[in-house]
Amino acid sequence: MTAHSPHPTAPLRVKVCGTTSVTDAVQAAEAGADALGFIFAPISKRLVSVEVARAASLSVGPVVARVGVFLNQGLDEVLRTAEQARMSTVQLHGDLSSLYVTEVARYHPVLRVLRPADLLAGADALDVLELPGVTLMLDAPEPGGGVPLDWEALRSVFPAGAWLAGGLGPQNVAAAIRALNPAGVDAVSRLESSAGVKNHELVRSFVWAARSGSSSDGAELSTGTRFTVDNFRT
Ligand SMILES: O=C(O)c1ccccc1N[C@@H]1O[C@H](COP(=O)(O)O)[C@@H](O)[C@H]1O
Repeated sequence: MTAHSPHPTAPLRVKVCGTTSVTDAVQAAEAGADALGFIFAPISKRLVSVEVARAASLSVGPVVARVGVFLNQGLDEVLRTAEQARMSTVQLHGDLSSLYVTEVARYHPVLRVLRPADLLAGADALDVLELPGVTLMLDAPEPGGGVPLDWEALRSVFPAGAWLAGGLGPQNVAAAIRALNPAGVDAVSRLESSAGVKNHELVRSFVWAARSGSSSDGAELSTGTRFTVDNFRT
Protein backbone atom coordinates (compact mmCIF):
# COMPACT_ATOMS: atom_id res chain seq x y z
CA MET A 1 0.00 0.00 0.00
CA THR A 2 1.40 3.37 -0.93
CA ALA A 3 1.27 6.24 1.54
CA HIS A 4 -1.43 7.94 -0.50
CA SER A 5 -3.77 5.18 -1.51
CA PRO A 6 -7.23 6.37 -2.44
CA HIS A 7 -10.16 5.29 -0.33
CA PRO A 8 -11.17 1.72 -1.27
CA THR A 9 -14.45 2.98 -2.71
CA ALA A 10 -12.86 5.80 -4.70
CA PRO A 11 -13.94 5.66 -8.34
CA LEU A 12 -11.57 4.38 -10.95
CA ARG A 13 -9.81 7.17 -12.85
CA VAL A 14 -9.53 6.90 -16.62
CA LYS A 15 -6.76 8.67 -18.53
CA VAL A 16 -6.65 9.05 -22.29
CA CYS A 17 -3.11 9.84 -23.38
CA GLY A 18 -1.46 11.26 -26.50
CA THR A 19 -3.83 14.20 -27.00
CA THR A 20 -2.66 16.23 -30.01
CA SER A 21 -5.57 18.58 -30.73
CA VAL A 22 -8.34 20.59 -29.11
CA THR A 23 -10.90 18.37 -30.83
CA ASP A 24 -9.40 15.22 -29.34
CA ALA A 25 -9.31 16.81 -25.90
CA VAL A 26 -12.95 17.86 -26.01
CA GLN A 27 -14.07 14.49 -27.40
CA ALA A 28 -12.21 12.56 -24.70
CA ALA A 29 -13.60 14.82 -21.97
CA GLU A 30 -17.12 14.38 -23.33
CA ALA A 31 -16.57 10.62 -23.43
CA GLY A 32 -15.98 10.79 -19.68
CA ALA A 33 -12.20 10.70 -19.34
CA ASP A 34 -10.95 11.97 -15.98
CA ALA A 35 -7.53 12.89 -17.32
CA LEU A 36 -5.96 13.74 -20.66
CA GLY A 37 -2.30 13.10 -21.40
CA PHE A 38 -0.11 15.44 -23.46
CA ILE A 39 3.22 13.96 -24.52
CA PHE A 40 6.17 16.35 -24.52
CA ALA A 41 8.88 13.72 -24.99
CA PRO A 42 10.64 14.60 -28.28
CA ILE A 43 11.02 10.94 -29.23
CA SER A 44 7.26 10.40 -29.25
CA LYS A 45 5.13 9.95 -32.34
CA ARG A 46 2.49 11.82 -30.32
CA LEU A 47 4.58 14.87 -29.53
CA VAL A 48 2.37 17.91 -28.96
CA SER A 49 3.39 21.56 -28.98
CA VAL A 50 3.03 23.71 -25.88
CA GLU A 51 0.64 25.97 -27.79
CA VAL A 52 -1.76 23.19 -28.80
CA ALA A 53 -1.58 21.56 -25.37
CA ARG A 54 -2.37 24.84 -23.70
CA ALA A 55 -5.36 25.50 -25.94
CA ALA A 56 -6.63 21.95 -25.39
CA SER A 57 -6.04 22.19 -21.65
CA LEU A 58 -8.08 25.37 -21.41
CA SER A 59 -10.89 23.86 -23.48
CA VAL A 60 -11.93 21.00 -21.22
CA GLY A 61 -13.44 22.80 -18.26
CA PRO A 62 -12.65 22.88 -14.57
CA VAL A 63 -12.62 19.20 -13.67
CA VAL A 64 -10.62 17.21 -16.21
CA ALA A 65 -6.96 16.72 -15.26
CA ARG A 66 -4.29 17.55 -17.84
CA VAL A 67 -1.19 15.41 -17.54
CA GLY A 68 2.12 16.47 -19.10
CA VAL A 69 4.13 13.38 -20.04
CA PHE A 70 7.94 13.54 -19.99
CA LEU A 71 10.74 11.04 -20.55
CA ASN A 72 14.22 11.72 -19.14
CA GLN A 73 13.97 15.47 -19.73
CA GLY A 74 15.66 18.28 -17.83
CA LEU A 75 13.99 19.56 -14.70
CA ASP A 76 13.76 23.13 -15.97
CA GLU A 77 12.20 21.98 -19.22
CA VAL A 78 9.61 19.87 -17.39
CA LEU A 79 8.57 22.61 -15.01
CA ARG A 80 8.53 25.32 -17.67
CA THR A 81 6.55 23.22 -20.16
CA ALA A 82 4.02 22.08 -17.56
CA GLU A 83 3.44 25.67 -16.50
CA GLN A 84 3.21 27.10 -20.03
CA ALA A 85 0.87 24.35 -21.23
CA ARG A 86 -1.35 24.65 -18.13
CA MET A 87 -0.84 21.06 -17.04
CA SER A 88 -2.34 20.04 -13.71
CA THR A 89 -0.19 16.91 -13.25
CA VAL A 90 3.19 15.69 -14.47
CA GLN A 91 3.87 12.10 -15.57
CA LEU A 92 7.52 11.10 -15.33
CA HIS A 93 9.06 8.23 -17.30
CA GLY A 94 12.71 7.26 -17.30
CA ASP A 95 15.70 6.81 -15.05
CA LEU A 96 15.30 9.69 -12.65
CA SER A 97 16.79 10.43 -9.27
CA SER A 98 14.66 10.71 -6.17
CA LEU A 99 15.80 14.31 -5.87
CA TYR A 100 14.47 15.06 -9.35
CA VAL A 101 11.05 13.52 -8.64
CA THR A 102 10.91 15.28 -5.27
CA GLU A 103 11.60 18.60 -6.95
CA VAL A 104 8.84 18.14 -9.55
CA ALA A 105 6.44 17.09 -6.77
CA ARG A 106 6.99 20.47 -5.09
CA TYR A 107 5.07 22.02 -7.99
CA HIS A 108 2.76 19.35 -9.44
CA PRO A 109 1.08 16.10 -8.48
CA VAL A 110 3.27 13.39 -10.06
CA LEU A 111 2.45 10.11 -11.77
CA ARG A 112 5.80 8.30 -11.49
CA VAL A 113 6.00 5.59 -14.11
CA LEU A 114 7.96 2.47 -13.26
CA ARG A 115 8.32 -0.95 -14.83
CA PRO A 116 7.45 -4.26 -13.20
CA ALA A 117 11.16 -4.97 -12.85
CA ASP A 118 11.53 -1.90 -10.62
CA LEU A 119 8.70 -3.14 -8.45
CA LEU A 120 10.01 -6.66 -8.18
CA ALA A 121 13.56 -5.56 -7.50
CA GLY A 122 12.46 -3.13 -4.80
CA ALA A 123 14.40 -0.47 -6.72
CA ASP A 124 15.51 2.78 -5.08
CA ALA A 125 13.06 4.47 -7.43
CA LEU A 126 10.23 3.19 -5.22
CA ASP A 127 11.27 5.52 -2.39
CA VAL A 128 9.59 8.50 -4.01
CA LEU A 129 6.20 6.82 -3.74
CA GLU A 130 6.19 7.82 -0.08
CA LEU A 131 6.21 11.49 -1.03
CA PRO A 132 2.94 13.42 -0.79
CA GLY A 133 1.44 13.84 -4.23
CA VAL A 134 3.42 11.06 -5.94
CA THR A 135 1.44 8.14 -7.37
CA LEU A 136 2.83 5.03 -9.03
CA MET A 137 1.90 4.13 -12.59
CA LEU A 138 3.07 0.75 -13.81
CA ASP A 139 3.83 0.55 -17.54
CA ALA A 140 5.70 -1.60 -20.04
CA PRO A 141 9.40 -0.89 -20.66
CA GLU A 142 8.59 0.77 -23.96
CA PRO A 143 6.07 3.54 -23.21
CA GLY A 144 3.46 3.97 -25.88
CA GLY A 145 4.27 0.56 -27.32
CA GLY A 146 0.80 -0.92 -26.90
CA VAL A 147 2.00 -4.14 -25.25
CA PRO A 148 0.10 -5.30 -22.15
CA LEU A 149 1.78 -6.38 -18.95
CA ASP A 150 1.35 -9.85 -17.53
CA TRP A 151 -1.39 -8.90 -15.05
CA GLU A 152 -1.68 -12.32 -13.49
CA ALA A 153 2.01 -12.37 -12.64
CA LEU A 154 1.70 -8.95 -11.04
CA ARG A 155 -1.28 -9.74 -8.82
CA SER A 156 0.75 -10.30 -5.66
CA VAL A 157 2.96 -7.23 -6.03
CA PHE A 158 0.70 -4.56 -7.55
CA PRO A 159 0.39 -1.87 -4.87
CA ALA A 160 -2.96 -0.48 -3.76
CA GLY A 161 -3.46 2.97 -5.19
CA ALA A 162 -1.25 2.42 -8.24
CA TRP A 163 -2.32 3.17 -11.81
CA LEU A 164 -1.92 0.76 -14.70
CA ALA A 165 -0.83 1.41 -18.30
CA GLY A 166 0.60 -0.73 -21.08
CA GLY A 167 -1.41 -1.95 -24.04
CA LEU A 168 -4.82 -1.19 -22.57
CA GLY A 169 -7.78 -0.69 -24.86
CA PRO A 170 -11.55 -1.20 -25.07
CA GLN A 171 -11.28 -4.96 -25.31
CA ASN A 172 -8.90 -5.73 -22.45
CA VAL A 173 -9.21 -2.91 -19.91
CA ALA A 174 -12.01 -4.61 -17.96
CA ALA A 175 -9.93 -7.76 -17.56
CA ALA A 176 -6.95 -5.71 -16.39
CA ILE A 177 -9.11 -3.97 -13.80
CA ARG A 178 -10.48 -7.29 -12.56
CA ALA A 179 -6.94 -8.66 -12.24
CA LEU A 180 -5.23 -5.77 -10.49
CA ASN A 181 -7.89 -3.31 -9.25
CA PRO A 182 -5.82 -0.24 -10.19
CA ALA A 183 -6.78 3.24 -9.00
CA GLY A 184 -6.49 4.47 -12.57
CA VAL A 185 -5.97 3.19 -16.09
CA ASP A 186 -4.17 4.87 -18.97
CA ALA A 187 -3.94 4.14 -22.68
CA VAL A 188 -2.83 5.55 -25.96
CA SER A 189 -1.83 3.15 -28.80
CA ARG A 190 -5.06 1.18 -28.83
CA LEU A 191 -7.17 4.34 -29.03
CA GLU A 192 -5.70 5.60 -32.29
CA SER A 193 -6.38 5.35 -36.01
CA SER A 194 -2.71 6.13 -36.58
CA ALA A 195 0.01 7.43 -34.28
CA GLY A 196 -1.11 10.69 -32.76
CA VAL A 197 -4.59 10.55 -34.34
CA LYS A 198 -7.37 9.56 -31.97
CA ASN A 199 -10.19 7.25 -32.99
CA HIS A 200 -13.06 8.79 -31.07
CA GLU A 201 -15.11 5.61 -31.16
CA LEU A 202 -12.25 3.69 -29.51
CA VAL A 203 -11.87 6.43 -26.91
CA ARG A 204 -15.57 6.24 -26.03
CA SER A 205 -15.44 2.45 -25.91
CA PHE A 206 -12.36 2.52 -23.68
CA VAL A 207 -13.94 4.84 -21.14
CA TRP A 208 -17.17 2.84 -21.20
CA ALA A 209 -15.39 -0.50 -20.82
CA ALA A 210 -13.29 0.79 -17.92
CA ARG A 211 -16.32 2.17 -16.12
CA SER A 212 -18.68 -0.72 -16.78
CA GLY A 213 -16.19 -3.51 -16.27
CA SER A 214 -17.05 -5.12 -19.59
CA SER A 215 -15.21 -5.35 -22.86
CA SER A 216 -16.75 -3.23 -25.58
CA ASP A 217 -17.71 -6.24 -27.69
CA GLY A 218 -18.42 -8.68 -24.89
CA ALA A 219 -15.19 -10.57 -25.47
CA GLU A 220 -11.66 -10.29 -24.22
CA LEU A 221 -8.95 -9.69 -26.75
CA SER A 222 -6.50 -12.47 -27.32
CA THR A 223 -3.64 -11.43 -25.09
CA GLY A 224 -1.00 -11.81 -27.80
CA THR A 225 2.55 -10.98 -26.81
CA ARG A 226 2.89 -9.92 -23.20
CA PHE A 227 5.83 -8.77 -21.19
CA THR A 228 6.23 -11.30 -18.44
CA VAL A 229 7.75 -10.92 -15.03
CA ASP A 230 10.61 -13.10 -16.18
CA ASN A 231 11.29 -10.77 -19.11
CA PHE A 232 11.65 -7.94 -16.66
CA ARG A 233 14.11 -9.74 -14.46
CA THR A 234 16.73 -9.92 -17.22
O1 LIG B 1 3.10 7.16 -26.22
C1 LIG B 1 4.22 7.65 -26.33
O2 LIG B 1 4.70 7.92 -27.44
C2 LIG B 1 5.05 7.93 -25.11
C3 LIG B 1 6.31 8.46 -25.26
C4 LIG B 1 7.08 8.77 -24.16
C5 LIG B 1 6.60 8.54 -22.88
C6 LIG B 1 5.33 8.01 -22.71
C7 LIG B 1 4.54 7.68 -23.81
N1 LIG B 1 3.28 7.13 -23.68
C8 LIG B 1 2.77 6.56 -22.47
O3 LIG B 1 2.76 5.14 -22.63
C9 LIG B 1 1.79 4.57 -21.78
C10 LIG B 1 0.96 3.48 -22.39
O4 LIG B 1 0.99 3.44 -23.75
P1 LIG B 1 0.21 2.29 -24.56
O5 LIG B 1 -1.23 2.37 -24.20
O6 LIG B 1 0.84 1.01 -24.18
O7 LIG B 1 0.45 2.64 -25.98
C11 LIG B 1 0.92 5.71 -21.35
O8 LIG B 1 1.28 5.96 -20.01
C12 LIG B 1 1.35 6.88 -22.17
O9 LIG B 1 1.23 8.00 -21.37
